[in-house]
Amino acid sequence: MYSKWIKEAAANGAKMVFLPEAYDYIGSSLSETFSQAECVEKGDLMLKMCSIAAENKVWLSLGGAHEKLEELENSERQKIGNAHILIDDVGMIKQKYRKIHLFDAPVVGLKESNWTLAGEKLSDIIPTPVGNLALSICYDLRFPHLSHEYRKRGADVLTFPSAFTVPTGKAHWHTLLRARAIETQCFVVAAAQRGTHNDKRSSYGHSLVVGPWGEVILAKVSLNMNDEIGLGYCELDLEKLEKVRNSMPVLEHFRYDSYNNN
Ligand SMILES: O=C(O)CNC(=O)[C@H](CS)NC(=O)CCC(=O)C(=O)O
Repeated sequence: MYSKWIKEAAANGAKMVFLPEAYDYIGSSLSETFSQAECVEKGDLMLKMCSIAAENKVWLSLGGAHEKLEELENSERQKIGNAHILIDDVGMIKQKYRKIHLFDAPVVGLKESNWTLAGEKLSDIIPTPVGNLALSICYDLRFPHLSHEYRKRGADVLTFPSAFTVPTGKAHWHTLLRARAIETQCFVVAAAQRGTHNDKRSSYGHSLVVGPWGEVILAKVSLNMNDEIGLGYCELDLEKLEKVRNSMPVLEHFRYDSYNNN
């Protein structure tokens, strides 16, 4: 299904295409979620995505794949990873980041740790045609320390591919994304699932790109839950980063020393 969109985006000049969390599927039961999971390095879907990237000479951010974990011991076999994969324009996997913060949230009755094993490591910062990129996933958005750490390590673009729930999205989505952009002075790219997936799950939508001054530079609104999926385009003007960072050098003002004093 994605090949049509990616082809169209590349034909229109896109250097990178960002897909949301759970870009592969959203299961309607745990057994469905487990049975469709694939190993990232050798799964059929991932191989297909790598060739789509190469054929169209475009980078892909696959915001979240349900990852079969073959290396797990028997006791943990029933868990999968939630992995954000970055593929370059010749079809090589450049980075795999496993979501470190799992969405265990009584407020919406979801407990991601029931089926997911949390990642252990942060993403590397990867140089790409749209800037130095750091990978995160969805609920990671709520942990500013992670974004701050990525900025410190040299990130220019933070990515939060998501499948946000409708109530938490309505209350927090735009504010959180804009806050992460403002405080890190990075671009924030957030491709979002939208609409009804099954009788238990719907997602808020509202894919967004935010600039380093906090301005929304692309919004794909989908308040109407029957909205069609689609592409949104924007350019990341990397010169803007330097301007914003020089005009208010917050990173230099950080008082790590005070935090460690008591
Ligand atoms: O389950 C899958 O197949 C894919 N994963 C997700 O949809 C995840 C875990 S349930 N969703 C979130 O993290 C939403 C966070 C959120 O909504 C918030 O922080 O408010």
